[in-house]
Amino acid sequence: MRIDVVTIFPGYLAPLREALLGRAIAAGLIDVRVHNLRDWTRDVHQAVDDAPYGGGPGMVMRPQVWGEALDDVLGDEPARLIVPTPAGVPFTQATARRWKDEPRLVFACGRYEGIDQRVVDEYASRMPVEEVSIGDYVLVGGEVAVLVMVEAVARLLPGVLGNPQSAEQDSFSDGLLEGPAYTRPVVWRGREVPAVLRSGDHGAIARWRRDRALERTAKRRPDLLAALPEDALDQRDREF
Ligand SMILES: N#Cc1c(N)n[nH]c1-c1ccc2c(Cl)cn(Cc3cccnc3)c2c1
Repeated sequence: MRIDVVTIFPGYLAPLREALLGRAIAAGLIDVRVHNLRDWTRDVHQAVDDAPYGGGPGMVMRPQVWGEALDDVLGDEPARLIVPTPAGVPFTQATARRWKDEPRLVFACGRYEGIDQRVVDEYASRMPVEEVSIGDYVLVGGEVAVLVMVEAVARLLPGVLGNPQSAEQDSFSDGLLEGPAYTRPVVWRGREVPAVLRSGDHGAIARWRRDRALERTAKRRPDLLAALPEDALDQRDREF
C-alpha cells in the first residue's frame, strides 16, 4: 500500500517512522510519503488560508493551493482521498478493514477551521473521497487523526504485525471489547491471576475470556452489544 499525506506540518507525521510502522516502511510493506502543502504556494508569505465567506471565527484553507497540491500528488494513479474533519463519518475498525485492501490512500490534512468545501467536491467528482472523524472531540487539525487511521490500517496489512492473529482477535473483531489480560508473576502486590487462566483447560479459558469481554462490553459500550447481529449471542451470553 502507498500512503500519501499532505499537510502544513510534515513533522507531525514523524511518528509514522518509529517502531513497528517504521520497520514496516523500511521493509517496503508500506510506502509512506509526506508532502508539505506550502510547497505549492506561490506567494512570498506561502499563504494557505483566508477569511471565511459569510464571516465567523478563524480562517479557512484556500482551494487553489490544495488543488495544485492534490493534482500533483494524485497524478494518474487511482487512490482513495481521505479528509479528516470533526464533521466526518466515524472512523471505525470496519473502516480500517475496508481500507486495508486499497492500493493507495491519500490523506488531506487540514488546519484552521477546515478546507474549502469545493476541494472535497472537486475530487469527489472523479475519485472516491471520504470525510471521516476519529471521534467526538475536537482537535486542532487533521494530522493526529491521520496518525491514528494510518496505524489502524497498517497493522492489518500482511507482515506488519509479528503475530497476525493479534489483528484477527483484537477488540472489535468479534464486535466486543477485549477482556482483561495477565502475565507473570502469578501474584503481584497480593493480586492473583485468575486460576482458570492457569488451568490449561482451553475450553474453560475461552469461555471465561468471552464472559469477561461480554461483561466489559455491557458495562462500557452497551451500544456495541445492541449493534451485534441477532445470532451473535447465545442465551447464556445474554445474561450479562
Ligand atoms: N478527524 C478528526 C477530528 C476530530 N475527531 N476532532 N477534530 C478533528 C479535526 C480534523 C480535521 C481538522 C481540520 Cl482540517 C481543522 N481542524 C480544526 C477544527 C476545529 C474545530 C472546528 N473545525 C476544525 C480539524 C479537526
